[in-house]
Amino acid sequence: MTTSIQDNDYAIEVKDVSMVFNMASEQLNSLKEYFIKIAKRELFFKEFRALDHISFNVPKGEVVGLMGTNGSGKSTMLKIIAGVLEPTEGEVVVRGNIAPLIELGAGFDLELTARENIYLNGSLLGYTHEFIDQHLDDIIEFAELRDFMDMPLKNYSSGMVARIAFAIATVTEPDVLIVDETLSVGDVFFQEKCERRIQSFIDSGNVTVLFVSHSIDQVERLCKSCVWIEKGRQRMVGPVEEVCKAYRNQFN
Ligand SMILES: Nc1ncnc2c1ncn2[C@@H]1O[C@H](COP(=O)(O)OP(=O)(O)OP(=O)(O)O)[C@@H](O)[C@H]1O
Repeated sequence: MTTSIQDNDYAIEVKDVSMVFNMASEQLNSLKEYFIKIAKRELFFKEFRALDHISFNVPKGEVVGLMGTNGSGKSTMLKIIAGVLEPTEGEVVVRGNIAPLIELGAGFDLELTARENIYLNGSLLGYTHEFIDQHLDDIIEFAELRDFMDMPLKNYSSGMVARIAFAIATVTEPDVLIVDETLSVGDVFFQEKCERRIQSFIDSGNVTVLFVSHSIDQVERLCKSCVWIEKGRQRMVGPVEEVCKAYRNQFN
C-alpha cells in the first residue's frame, strides 16, 4: 500500500524561496551622509542573494535541523518562516501557532522589568493576560530568575534574557517551535534543560521543531531530517545521518 502525504500534513512548506538584500555599495559614516547621497541620487546598491531558490517541507511533528557554515542564510530562512522577513521570491506556509525563538530580545522592551516583559512578550505570542497570570510561576521557575523579576531587562545578561525568552515561548506546547542559536548564550545547565523540554515536545509527537545548530552532534541527537544550506544555496535535504555525513565530509 502506498501512503501519500497530503499538503496539509506539512507544518511548514518552503516553496522556492529567495531572499535578496540591497546593500549600499560604499561605506557611509552617518545617516545624514546617507540621506544627502539619496537626495543627490549618488547612492548605489548592489544586490546580495542570501537565499537562492530554497524548497523543503516539514511534516507535522517532525524535528528538522538547519545546517550550514557561517553566513549561509540559516537565520534569514528562519526569519522568513517566522514571518519577520518577507521573501523576495517564493512562498512559505506555516500551519499552526508558531513560537519563534530567533532574535533574542526582539519582543522585549529593555527599559521594562522582566515581569513586565513576560506580559509584553507573551501578548506578542498570542497569550492572554489571564493565561500569563496563570502560568507566571511556571515561567519564572523554569527561567530560575525569581529574584530578578523586578529588575529592568537592560541589566540582564544575554544568558538571562535567553532564559526568559525560552521559558515564555515554551510554557505551552506550540504547534511549531523555531529555535535559532539563541540558546547557545545560555550556560550548559540551562542548555541541557532547554534540550530536555524540546525533547519532551518531540516525544509528544505534536510539535514540529525546526532548529539551527552548529553542533552536528546535537542535530544528530535530536533531528530526524536535515536541511543543509550553503552560501544561500540548497545543498541537501534528507535523513539526518546522510546529511550530517555529507556535511562532515566537506571538512575532510
Ligand atoms: N538585513 C540584512 N541586510 C543585508 N545582508 C544581510 C541581512 N541579513 C543577513 N544578511 C546577509 O545574509 C547572509 C546570510 O546571513 P544569515 O544570518 O542568514 O546566515 P547564518 O547562516 O545564520 O549565519 P551564522 O551561522 O553565522 O549565524 C550573510 O552574508 C549576511 O551578511
